[in-house]
Amino acid sequence: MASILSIQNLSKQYEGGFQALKNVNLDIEEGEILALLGPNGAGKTTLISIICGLVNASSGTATVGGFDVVKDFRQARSLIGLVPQEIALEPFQSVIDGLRFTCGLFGKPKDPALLRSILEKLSLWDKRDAKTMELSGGMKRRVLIAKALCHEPRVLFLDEPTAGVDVELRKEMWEVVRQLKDDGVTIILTTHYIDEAEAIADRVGVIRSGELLLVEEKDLLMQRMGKRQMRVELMQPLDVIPEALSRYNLEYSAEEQTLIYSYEANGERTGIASLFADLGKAGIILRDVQTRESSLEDIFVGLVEDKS
Ligand SMILES: Nc1ncnc2c1ncn2[C@@H]1O[C@H](COP(=O)(O)OP(=O)(O)OP(=O)(O)O)[C@@H](O)[C@H]1O
Repeated sequence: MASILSIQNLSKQYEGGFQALKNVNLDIEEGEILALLGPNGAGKTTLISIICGLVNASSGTATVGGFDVVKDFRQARSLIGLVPQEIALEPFQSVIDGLRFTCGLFGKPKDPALLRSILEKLSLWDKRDAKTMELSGGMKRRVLIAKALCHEPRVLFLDEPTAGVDVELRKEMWEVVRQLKDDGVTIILTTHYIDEAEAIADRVGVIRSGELLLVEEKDLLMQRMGKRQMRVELMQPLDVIPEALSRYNLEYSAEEQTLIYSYEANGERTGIASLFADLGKAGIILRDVQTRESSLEDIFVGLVEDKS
């Protein structure tokens, strides 16, 4: 599939010298959902803001649909919808008037059939004449999405779409996102919630201190999540791991006098029985054994924690 969004060597240094993005490279395919995971201050909003033309990059390029976000700003921007995290709506304005106003901002003719189809998709058609202040929190968030869709963007950015909302509303938002994907919209969402990325993303990107640490298919990450660890504490310290145990790719923690064996939790064979047999043959005596499951959360926390 073709890239709809291409980011090359993108860096951002804010005035005052703070380096918010460091040489980010990312290609996003048309029709995919990418979740950008990262702790506060990682650079997610900076990245989105550069692509949307709200912040200037210090170096590097970004193109949307082949249009450079700086040189071809208008064309690039016309392909992008942005749903901000904060709900900023005119309280006395009706839903439909809000949408008409947004169309005007993009210089789009008011197309009643289009507005109707957007509102129907977001289950807001019945509320078209309601003032925004009369809507529930979930409806307001859907109005923000409707406004972002008025100019029929091909790429939609959702900045923390479910920050601070209850479980039911989060699921409702996820359903909306899935429907948009079915309509062919490419979606990039930022989130702090790993379960959100698990629930809806095709790919997950992890960003920390301005660096994109990994971008991977969610299913592959889930396989990694399925890893388990067995920690075998030994009676005696070990100088070297015996050659006979090399096929288990064991790690050894001298501090804890512990051998660490990682294996696929869902694999057909865990290899534990043969490992025990081979440990016995090698004359290694065990003091204690523990198993633990590593989760996507572990992987994420391990990646983003500042090791400095
Ligand atoms: N205009 C600015 N001037 C200076 N520094 C800024 C500016 N905007 C953001 N930053 C800094 O850049 C870093 C990245 O901020 P950014 O908002 O992109 O992070 P984020 O990943 O979106 O965080 P959050 O999850 O909290 O929204 C932060 O340390 C922030 O303080």
